Amino acid sequence: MVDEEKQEILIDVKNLKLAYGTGDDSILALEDINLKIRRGEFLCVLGPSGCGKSTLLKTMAGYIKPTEGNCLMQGEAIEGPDWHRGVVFQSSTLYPWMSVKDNVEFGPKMRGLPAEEIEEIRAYFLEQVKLAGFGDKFIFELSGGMKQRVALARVLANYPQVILMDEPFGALDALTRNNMQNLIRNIWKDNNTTIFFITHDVDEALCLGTRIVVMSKRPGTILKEFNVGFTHQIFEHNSKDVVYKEDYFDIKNEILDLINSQIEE
Ligand SMILES: Nc1ncnc2c1ncn2[C@@H]1O[C@H](COP(=O)(O)OP(=O)(O)OP(=O)(O)O)[C@@H](O)[C@H]1O
Repeated sequence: MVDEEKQEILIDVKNLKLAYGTGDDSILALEDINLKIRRGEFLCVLGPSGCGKSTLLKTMAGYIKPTEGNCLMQGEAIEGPDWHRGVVFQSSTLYPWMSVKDNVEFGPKMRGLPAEEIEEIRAYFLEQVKLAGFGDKFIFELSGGMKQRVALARVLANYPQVILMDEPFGALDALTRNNMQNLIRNIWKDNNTTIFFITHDVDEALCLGTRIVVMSKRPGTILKEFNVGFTHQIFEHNSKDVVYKEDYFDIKNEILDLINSQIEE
C-alpha cells in the first residue's frame, strides 16, 4: 500500500475559520479546521446536517474566502475557482441547452485546446462514464444518474488535480447510487485521481474512502479521522463482502455513535 505520509499535499487547510456575515447576525460555520488532502486519496467527509461540510468544500473550491486561516493548493493560497479543482454537486450544474458532447467539451474548449485533442478527450471520458453514444443527447433528455455521469465527465475532461464532490449521489435511487459508487471507485483508481467527497451515508464513505473525516455539529470542527482500506479490499476481492466483516461493523458503529452524539446533545 502507498505510504500516504509521503504523498504530495495537494490541499492544505490551516486553522480555518469561516463565518457568514458580520456582527450579531453572523453565523460561525467552521472553526479551527486543519486538514491535508494528499495526492491519490479518496477522502470522505461525514457530519450532522448543517455542520459546515459544504462550506468547507466551497472554501477549498475558492468560492468563498476564509474568515481566518488559510486554504492552500500546492502551497499557494486559493484565490478563486480554478480548473485544477473540479466540483460536482448533488444537482448537476450542467448547461441544459447544450448537448452532452458540448457540456463535456466546454472546459477543454475554454482552455483553447486543439479540436482533435478536444474530440479525443470527450470520447475518452464519455466512454469512462459509460455514456459513449449519448453525445448528441440534450441534458433535459437524461435521467438523474446520467446527468451526474455527464457532470463527472465534464469535470474529468479538465484533468483536475482534485475533484470536490458534494453529496453527488444524494438524489439518486438506491440502485443507480450503487452503480455510481462502483463507477467513481473505478474512475478514481484508473485515473489515479484525488477525491474529496461529502456524503451523509456512512456505508458510502466506508466503501469508497481511503480516509474518513467526521465533523462536529456547527461550528464544524474535525472530531476524528479514520484511515480505512475497504475500498482497496473491494478491488482485491472484486466483491463488497467486506461490509459483513467485524472490523467494518466496528468502524461503522463508532462513526454512527460519533455523529449521533452531535445530533442528540
Ligand atoms: N450563504 C450563507 N449565508 C449564511 N449562512 C449560511 C450560508 N451557507 C450556509 N450557511 C449556514 O452555515 C451552516 C453550515 O452550512 P453548510 O451548508 O456548510 O452545512 P452542511 O454540513 O453542508 O449541511 P447539509 O449536510 O445539510 O448539506 C448552516 O448553519 C447554514 O445555514
